[in-house]
Amino acid sequence: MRASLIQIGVYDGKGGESIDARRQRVAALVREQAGADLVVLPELWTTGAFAYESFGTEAEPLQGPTYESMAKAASDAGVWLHAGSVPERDPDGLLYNTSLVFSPSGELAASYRKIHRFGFDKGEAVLMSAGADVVTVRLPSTTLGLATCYDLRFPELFRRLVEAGAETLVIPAGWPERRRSHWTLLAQARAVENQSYVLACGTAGTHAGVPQAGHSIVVDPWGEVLAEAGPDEEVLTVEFDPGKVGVTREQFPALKDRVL
Ligand SMILES: NC(=O)CCC(=O)C(=O)O
Repeated sequence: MRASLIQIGVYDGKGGESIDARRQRVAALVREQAGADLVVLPELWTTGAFAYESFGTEAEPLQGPTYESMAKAASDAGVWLHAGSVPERDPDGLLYNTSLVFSPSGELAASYRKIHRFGFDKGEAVLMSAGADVVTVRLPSTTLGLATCYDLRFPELFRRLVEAGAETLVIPAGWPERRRSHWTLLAQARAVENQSYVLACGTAGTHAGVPQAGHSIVVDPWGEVLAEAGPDEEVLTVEFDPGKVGVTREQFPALKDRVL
C-alpha cells in the first residue's frame, strides 16, 4: 500500500496565500499523488489549527468549498483521500473540527468530529464543540481509525478504534514545534500499544505566531519509524504492508491479554 502525507505549509504574514489559493494548491498536490492508495492532509490546513480568530469567519458547512474541491481532487487522482479537517459549522451554528475522508470516486466515505479539543478552557476548547463518535473507515486493504491532533494524547480513544477494527490510525495535526518530542513519542506509543500503523500528518510553517513541528511520521505496528518528514512543506511517501498488523498481533498477541 502506498500512502502520501502532504505536510502543508501554513504561514502568517501579508504575503501569505488566501484560503482559496491554498485550497487550489492543495488540490493540485493531491492530483499529483495519482497512483497512491491513500493521501493524507493535516488538521485545519485552511485556517491553521492555532488561528482561533479565523475559525468562526472561515467555518464551512460540511459540504462547503473544501469538501467540494477535495472530493474532486480525490476522484481526479483516483485515491482514497483523508482531507484533513475543516472548521465545520453545523445547521445549528455550532463549530466542529471535522475530518473528511473521500473514496477514489469522490464520495464522502466518513467524517469525524474531533473529540478532544485543545486549549484548556481557551481557543479550540471553547470555540469548537466536541465530537462524540468513534469513526473507522474500511478500505480494500486496511481499516482506518480516525483521530485528530490532541486526540493523540488520549490512548483510550485508540483502544476504542482498535476494538472497532482499526489497523491503520490516521492522525491529521497542527502540532507545535515546542512539543515535537511528544509528537514522535506518542505516535510510536500509539502504534506499539495498538499494534497498528500510525500515519500522522502535521503542518509546516508558522501561523498565529505558533511555529509548527512538521515532522509528519509513519510508524509500523512494531513501533519502527518507516518515514519521517523534515520541518518544511513536504510530501512524505511511504510503502507499507497492511498484512503486518495481523502478523504482529498473532506473533505477539498482547492485545488479547487486555483485562480492563
Ligand atoms: N491542534 C491541537 O490539537 C494541538 C495539540 C497540541 O498542541 C498538543 O497536544 O500538545
